[in-house]
Amino acid sequence: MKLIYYGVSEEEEPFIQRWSFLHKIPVTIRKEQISKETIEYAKGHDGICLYPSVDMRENETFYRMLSNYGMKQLSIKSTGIDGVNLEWAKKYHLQVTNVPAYSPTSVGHFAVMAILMLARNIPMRMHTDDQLVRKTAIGDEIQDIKVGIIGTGRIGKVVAQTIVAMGGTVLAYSRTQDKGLASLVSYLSLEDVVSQADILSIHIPLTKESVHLFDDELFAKMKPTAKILNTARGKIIDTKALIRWLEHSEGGCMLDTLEDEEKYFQVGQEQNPFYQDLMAYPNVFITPHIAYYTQLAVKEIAETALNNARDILESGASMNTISL
Ligand SMILES: NC(=O)c1ccc[n+]([C@@H]2O[C@H](COP(=O)([O-])OP(=O)(O)OC[C@H]3O[C@@H](n4cnc5c(N)ncnc54)[C@H](O)[C@@H]3O)[C@@H](O)[C@H]2O)c1
Ligand SMILES: O=C(O)[C@H](O)[C@H](O)COP(=O)(O)O
Repeated sequence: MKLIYYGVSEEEEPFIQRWSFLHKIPVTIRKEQISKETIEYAKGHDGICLYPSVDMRENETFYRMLSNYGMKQLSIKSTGIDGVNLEWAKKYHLQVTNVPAYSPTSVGHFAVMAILMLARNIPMRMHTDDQLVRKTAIGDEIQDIKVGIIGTGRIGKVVAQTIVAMGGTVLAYSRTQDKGLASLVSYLSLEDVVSQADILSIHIPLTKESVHLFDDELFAKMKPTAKILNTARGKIIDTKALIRWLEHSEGGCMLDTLEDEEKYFQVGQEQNPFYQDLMAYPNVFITPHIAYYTQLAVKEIAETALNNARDILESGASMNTISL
């Protein structure tokens, strides 16, 4: 068996090499994302691990070519699977796997950090005028605000539990409610959470139903002083609606994921028109999809993605297979 792993960063490489050594399975490491130019490197391999590139999101050809190369699976090295076309994967008999729970605390604790920054009005643009900072940065303590959590799955649950442990009040909206959380948080309708929360934190996957869930109508329900945090997927927020809301509210936002960010992963988000538009506002803080980025998470992602590929090639199944 021989695997290929696309889009490998410097930090991931040692974990992949160690896995390859321990399991005695050769893994070709490619720094490039899979693209029209790099897909040919997959020839001669039995299995593949990757993060879906924009090319791959939009072209059925990729799925057909990988199938022609003899691939039986697509191991996606992330939790979100919004970049994969499951119908095309099924058509070309490619089993898709993801890494569902590499470390919910990596994103969960990042979100808690961001919620605290938003609560304390940490200036989004640093400047040296102490007096001005004092005037604008007076904040609230966590026990005095309501945090609204959208999606209480693995990550949202960590956020909810931590905020409650710190003395905060959590309002939650989630398709699947967590029984263990029911005594700690108030489950409400989406509209009630959005209209009552001082800070909203999004933790749902990007699906057909959640594209632009936060639109003009939902923003209009938010408190004019509310803040919104998105560590899930950029497209869950209609960025143009967010900007319209920022224009007339006193609110703010922290975004770890941007609309269309995939198109600019290689060249930098400075090229992303949504980034450019958002940066005109002083109360916007953007981080480059790093909520997950810890040593533990990077190790878990690499090892699980490789295990998923190996399991399918060895036994025809993986515990992390996504069904259509
Ligand atoms: N920024 C990052 O670095 C990073 C890292 C990992 C994951 N993520 C994103 O976070 C998302 C959540 O991850 P998770 O592990 O908590 O997922 P999860 O599947 O464990 O939880 C998702 C929760 O959202 C609920 N849900 C799904 N669709 C919904 C909808 N339309 N309305 C209301 N509730 C809905 C589900 O019932 C579930 O409770 C991932 O899909 C991924 O996109 C981001
Ligand atoms: O490989 C990566 O870059 C990460 O797995 C990825 O960015 C995290 O993806 P997520 O878990 O947010 O779906």
